[in-house]
Amino acid sequence: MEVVIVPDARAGGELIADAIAVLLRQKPDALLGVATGSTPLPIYQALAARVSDGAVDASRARICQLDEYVGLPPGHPESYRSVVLREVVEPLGLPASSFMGPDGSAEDVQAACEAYDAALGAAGGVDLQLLGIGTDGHIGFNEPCSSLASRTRIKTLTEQTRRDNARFFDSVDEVPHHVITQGIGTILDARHLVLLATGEGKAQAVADTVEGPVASVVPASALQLHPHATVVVDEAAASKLRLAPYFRNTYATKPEWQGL
Ligand SMILES: N[C@@H]1[C@@H](O)[C@H](O)[C@@H](COP(=O)(O)O)O[C@@H]1O
Repeated sequence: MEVVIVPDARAGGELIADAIAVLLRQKPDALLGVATGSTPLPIYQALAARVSDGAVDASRARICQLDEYVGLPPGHPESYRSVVLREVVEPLGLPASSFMGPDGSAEDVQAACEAYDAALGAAGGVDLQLLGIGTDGHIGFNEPCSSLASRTRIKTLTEQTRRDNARFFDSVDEVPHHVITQGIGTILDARHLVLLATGEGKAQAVADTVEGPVASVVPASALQLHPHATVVVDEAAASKLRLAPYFRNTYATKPEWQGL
């Protein structure tokens, strides 16, 4: 696992957008897994800026969703499908056909989950999966004690996550209890995992993820099992990392050609 400490969220967004630009040059039709929440927005803004000024050609990129609420009416503005279309697909100028996600309004949720895992496989697998992290260490919506081998499935949100996400709804009562999420095993299938965490509220979850044991009680710690995982953190989110001086030195002396 590589840990990169950046000054602030904007710098994290620029760094990761650069890595996506490199990927798209090597593989123009790369499948990019995207996360929701506030944290990755600087990545999407930086990438869209590169596309609009002609530095990056994302016209053949494909986008896939990490997770979804269950039971929101189709087209609900806070369904993750709507969020990804609004924050990623449209700003990049991509057609809706370039986008795939699980069907959170399906009557047979289990079948929708299996269909999504199959669709990811048929698409050739995810090339680069962006991740945020919940305050309880969740990735996607894999709450604490999710199986590290899990595939896409339905999960129940913790009250902490429902409260954290209530800011996107009129009240916490409107936050669904159930979600579909790529499983931790599904996420680990991606070729490159890039987790961005910013702000002091994520510092403990980041320390547990990077320096704690691999344990399902901290789902993001599963990144330690992946051969190419990058954790990008701002100073505040890095504030509880015991090995921060080592991470800083490693990145400062890294040959530029290695990229992320
Ligand atoms: N399912 C999403 C996660 O993918 C995201 O990482 C998390 C943190 O969101 P934020 O970046 O807004 O703190 O929120 C939700 O729970």
